[in-house]
Amino acid sequence: MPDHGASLSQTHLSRTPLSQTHQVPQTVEPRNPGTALDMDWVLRARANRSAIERRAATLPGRRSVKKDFQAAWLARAVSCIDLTTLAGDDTRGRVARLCAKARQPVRADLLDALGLPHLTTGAVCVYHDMIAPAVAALHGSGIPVAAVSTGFPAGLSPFHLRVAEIGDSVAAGAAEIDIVISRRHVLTGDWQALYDEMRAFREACGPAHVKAILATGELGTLQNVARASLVCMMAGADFIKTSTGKESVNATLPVTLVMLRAIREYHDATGFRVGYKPAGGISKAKDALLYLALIKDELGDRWLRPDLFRFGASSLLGDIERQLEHHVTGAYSASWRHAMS
Ligand SMILES: O=C[C@H](O)COP(=O)(O)O
Repeated sequence: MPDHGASLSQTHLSRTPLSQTHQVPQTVEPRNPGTALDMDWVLRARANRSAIERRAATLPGRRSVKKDFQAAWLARAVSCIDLTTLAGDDTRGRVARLCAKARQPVRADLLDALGLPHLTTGAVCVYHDMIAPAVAALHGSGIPVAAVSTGFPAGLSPFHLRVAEIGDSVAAGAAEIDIVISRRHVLTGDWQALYDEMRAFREACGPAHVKAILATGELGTLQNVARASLVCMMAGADFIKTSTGKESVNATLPVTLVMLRAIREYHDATGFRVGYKPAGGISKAKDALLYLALIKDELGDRWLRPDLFRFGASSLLGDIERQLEHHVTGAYSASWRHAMS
C-alpha cells in the first residue's frame, strides 16, 4: 500500500545506506496481459483539474530531502533514467558515447566517495537506425536498448508501416519499444480504435516490453489523459509514458498525478503493475526528486525501481552528477565537465 503522507526523510529509501540504493531486487513482475476494453470503466474516469493542479503545486513545499538522503534518492533516479538521444544528427559515435555514459553514469571517484560500487542507467533510448550501434556498445552490460517507434513522434505514417517498424526494431535488438498512440483516436473519443491500435502494437512487440507514449500535451484535457491511460493498459501496455519530448508541453506533475492514479486503479482492479515514464523537459535533479516523491506517495516503494519507473531524459543525468559532486566535494562543477551532460 502506498504510505501517503510519509515524509521523505522517514522513508525506507532514505534510511537505506547509500551503498545499497542501486541494488534492485530481482523480482520478476508478471507482464500486464491487458483486459477486454471496458467502456463503462473508461467513461467513468474523470479528472478534477483544479484539485489536481493544487496538489501538484503544493508538492515542492511539502517534500524535500537533504544530504545523504538526497544523494541516495539521486542515485536511484540515475538507475531509472532512459538515457536518450533522439536527434536528426545522431551518429554511431554519439550513440557509442551515450552508451559509455549509461555504463558509467557517475564518475568513479564520486561513486567511490558515495560507497556505490556499481551504477548504470535503466536503458538507452534511440531511433531505429541507432539500435545496432547501441546494442553493440552495451554488449555485456545488461542495459537494455529502447527504440522509439510507430512513426515517432507524430505517429501518422501508414498503420502497416508502424506495425512493421516495431518488428524491425525488435529484430535489430531493441528490448523495449516506445510507441506513439494516434492522438486523433483520443480527441474524437474513439476508444475502440485506440484499444485495437495498442493491441496490435503490443502483439508486434512480442517479448519486447512496450511503452505507450500518450503525448499528453496534445490530448486536450486531463480527463482524456486518464481515459487514454486506462485504454492503453487494458490493451496490454507495460508502461505508460507522457510524451515524446517533441510536443510543446511535455511531462508535468499534474499529468503525472492523473497517470499514476490510473495505474493505481488498474492495479487495484486487475492485480497487474504497469510502469510509468515521464519524458520530455526533465533536466534538473530537484525536479527528478519531485517525481520520485509523487510516485512514492501515490504508488509506493515498489514502483521506485527501473522495472516500473523510468525518466525519459537527455540532459537530466548531467545535473544529477553535478549535485552528487557537490555532495561529495562541497563544490559545484561546470556542466561541461560531465560527459554527455
Ligand atoms: O523520451 C525522451 C525525451 O525525448 C527526452 O526529452 P528531453 O530531451 O527533453 O530530455
